Amino acid sequence: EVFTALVHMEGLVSLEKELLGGLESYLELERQRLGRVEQFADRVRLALTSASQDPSTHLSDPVNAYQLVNRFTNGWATLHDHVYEDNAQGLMANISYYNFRFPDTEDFTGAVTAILRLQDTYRLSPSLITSGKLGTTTTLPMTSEESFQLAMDVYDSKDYRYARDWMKETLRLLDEEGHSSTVDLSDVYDHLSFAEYKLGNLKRAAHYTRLMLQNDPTHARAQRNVAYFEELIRTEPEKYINQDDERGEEGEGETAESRESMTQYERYQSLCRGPWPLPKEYDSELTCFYYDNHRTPSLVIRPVKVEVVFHKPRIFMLRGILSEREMDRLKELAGPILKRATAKNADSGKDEPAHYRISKSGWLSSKHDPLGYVDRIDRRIEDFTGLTMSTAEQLQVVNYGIGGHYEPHYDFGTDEASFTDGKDRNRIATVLFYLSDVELGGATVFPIVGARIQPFKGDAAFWWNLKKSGEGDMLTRHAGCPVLVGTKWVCNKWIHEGGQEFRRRCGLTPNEESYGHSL
Ligand SMILES: O=C(O)CCC(=O)C(=O)O
Ligand SMILES: [Fe+2]
Repeated sequence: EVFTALVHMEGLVSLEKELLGGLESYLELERQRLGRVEQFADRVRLALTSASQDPSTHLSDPVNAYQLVNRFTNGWATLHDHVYEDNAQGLMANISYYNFRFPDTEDFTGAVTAILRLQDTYRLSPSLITSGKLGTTTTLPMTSEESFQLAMDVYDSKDYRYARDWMKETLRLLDEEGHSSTVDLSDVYDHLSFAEYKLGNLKRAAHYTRLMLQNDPTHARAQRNVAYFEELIRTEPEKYINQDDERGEEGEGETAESRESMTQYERYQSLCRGPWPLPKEYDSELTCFYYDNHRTPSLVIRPVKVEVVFHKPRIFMLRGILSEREMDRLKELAGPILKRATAKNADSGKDEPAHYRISKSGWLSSKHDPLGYVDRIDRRIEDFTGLTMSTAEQLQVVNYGIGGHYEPHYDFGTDEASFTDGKDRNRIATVLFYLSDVELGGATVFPIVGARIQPFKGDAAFWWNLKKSGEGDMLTRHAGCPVLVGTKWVCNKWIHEGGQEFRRRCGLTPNEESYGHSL
């Protein structure tokens, strides 16, 4: 599939350019073909204007007589050749040749799910989405067909609330476009009515079915349905009339109090939309400094610009830690090895694509990189953290897909077996490099504590995953918010406990905080 990494969708643009080239030549050949047929028709029309007035005078001229005979033997009799001239075969052969590179239904459903995720997380109206005015790039507004195809995919997945939103948006677009569309109005009313029925809004279901009947009075099922809905409304109103029927559809706005009652997932989404206000005194404790980690030679020459952006857990931003050239190199090296993240299905035990993580990633070792960029970055991490990289994981480069996200998680292993045995043990700290800016969305958020980091190309975030006791710091739960507009590239370096014994002293009590003020 391609939808899980935008960089893998770039190939589709050149593919489509190729296909359009084929389509243009087909159209040109067809225009020429029709031109020839049209020319013949013009000629016949002209001749007939004079001939049909007075055929006998017309035919008294031998040239006219010759032309008439000629039109039959060389015109009508051979018209077949022009009408059936086959330009389609070449076109279709070209398309089938490239067919294997086409996105498939999984991609389509992935793209639809992405749109819904963005709509949900960022509280976007369908009309804003179809307007194509989310970002600053030029985008064609969505057509009623595109909106309907999205609505149908949602409808087929039985998500009736969103199906309703998108059927209604399709109606709005049909009305706005005001010209013919391949979308059948009755079809939209039909699905909209069923969605309302499933949502328990019988009055609305009946309303849309009546509109369907206005459009198509002989539709037998619609007639029966109207009668059925009316019967239910009359006989069992308390059971069938949802309060929604009486109320508006819009959800309530977000208030400070409503944050309290939010589910964890809602808190995460709310944080993705914007930072939570922090207490005033908080700001004064945020600091920034140049850091050379006890006069580490490379850092004396070029100290790291550090900002403390959060206290508990302490989150450090290392500004401008990677150069443009290094970031280009990381993306270039990772491009060919990017693979979709998978997770074990608890029931089947099989690896399956993980829906909670829409991205592709690849691991870079210095073996991939004869030019030494990977080694140099490793050494820099070792310099500013003072931690050994000998037990760290390789650099993991990640490219997000359409609406790509990574739901709240811990970087450290929470189950006993996964990280706590073996000599490398658990992930003591994370360095998260941002290899791109993101135009809208795509923040890294810490939903338990309300911290939010907007990606800036070249920066890295650093935090300790473990407390001094080696216990996981439960406040470090974090997530990558859905990318609304832009491309998001990040790169993880996970540093392990093994080998740090003389570099970082562990704590003596279970609840000692994480490691320190400077990194
Ligand atoms: O992309 C992000 O902002 C977070 C990524 C992350 O947490 C991870 O890859 O473990
Ligand atoms: Fe993470």
